[in-house]
Amino acid sequence: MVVPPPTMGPIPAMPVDWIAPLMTDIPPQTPPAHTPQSIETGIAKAALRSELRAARREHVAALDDATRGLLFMRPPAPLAALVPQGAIVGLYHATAHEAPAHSYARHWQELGHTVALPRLSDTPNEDVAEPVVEFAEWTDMFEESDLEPGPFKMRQPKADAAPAEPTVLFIPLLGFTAAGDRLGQGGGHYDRWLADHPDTVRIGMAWDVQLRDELPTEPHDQRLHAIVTPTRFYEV
Ligand SMILES: Nc1nc2c(c(=O)[nH]1)N(C=O)[C@@H](CNc1ccc(C(=O)N[C@@H](CCC(=O)O)C(=O)O)cc1)CN2
Ligand SMILES: Nc1ncnc2c1ncn2[C@@H]1O[C@H](COP(=O)(O)OP(=O)(O)OP(=O)(O)O)[C@@H](O)[C@H]1O
Repeated sequence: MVVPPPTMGPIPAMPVDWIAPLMTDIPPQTPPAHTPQSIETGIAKAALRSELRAARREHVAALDDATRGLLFMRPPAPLAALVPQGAIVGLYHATAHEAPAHSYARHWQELGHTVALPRLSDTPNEDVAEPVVEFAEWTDMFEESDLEPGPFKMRQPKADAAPAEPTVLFIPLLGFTAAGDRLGQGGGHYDRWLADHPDTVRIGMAWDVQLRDELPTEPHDQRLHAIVTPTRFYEV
């Protein structure tokens, strides 16, 4: 006996009047201000960070002390041109393998600029459990009496140092491209600060070995206007 295939009747109409009231209960979606990191990009950035940290460490270890002391002594002329009179210059208190920033700090101070360093507060950001970065004045570049130990084994301005918002910011890098893309420590500290201060002139300081043809980037990544190395000045 041949069983006829079941016939399908017309698809019943959606009970619109039943579903519509539910739909109106859903609040309108606003796009997130910051897109979460994709797993692939996060893994790629983490791998690059360890590769670049090793490259930086080996490069610095291969320099003799006398040479190291002579590098990053004075900004090259095209870089100095990016720092207008009256600029508040943000620098960093370099760790052993970062591009040294001490001579630049003295230089800008001698020219009459206010010099500021990052200071990490314990106040968590409203949506991320990370310390917030602010900048505060650094005046004693010789004795460092106005600095104290902060998170990540970094020295930072004491709590009573006056806040100072850089108009020109020098940023330590793990990696950079000639197009101004940068890779930092991964805390998002600079990315967040720069997103809130879009008019700041951003200058990366790095060793030549930190140059890459390309770096993974995300929409939140803040690009640099220029990068200075011991042998090159890249203006984007
Ligand atoms: N000198 C300096 N100051 C700085 C930074 C920096 O990169 N360098 N920052 C940049 O955002 C901010 C501090 N944020 C940081 C976030 C993460 C790590 C970090 O993961 N450090 C590694 C050691 C890295 C290394 O060996 O180079 C660690 O503690 O394991 C450091 C600083 C502000 N001040
Ligand atoms: N504007 C922002 N608001 C909230 N979170 C952010 C913002 N910018 C970056 N982040 C977060 O910070 C974390 C680190 O970002 P990323 O990996 O790009 O750091 P990075 O390139 O090493 O830069 P940084 O020097 O700023 O740490 C990521 O989880 C990222 O989602």
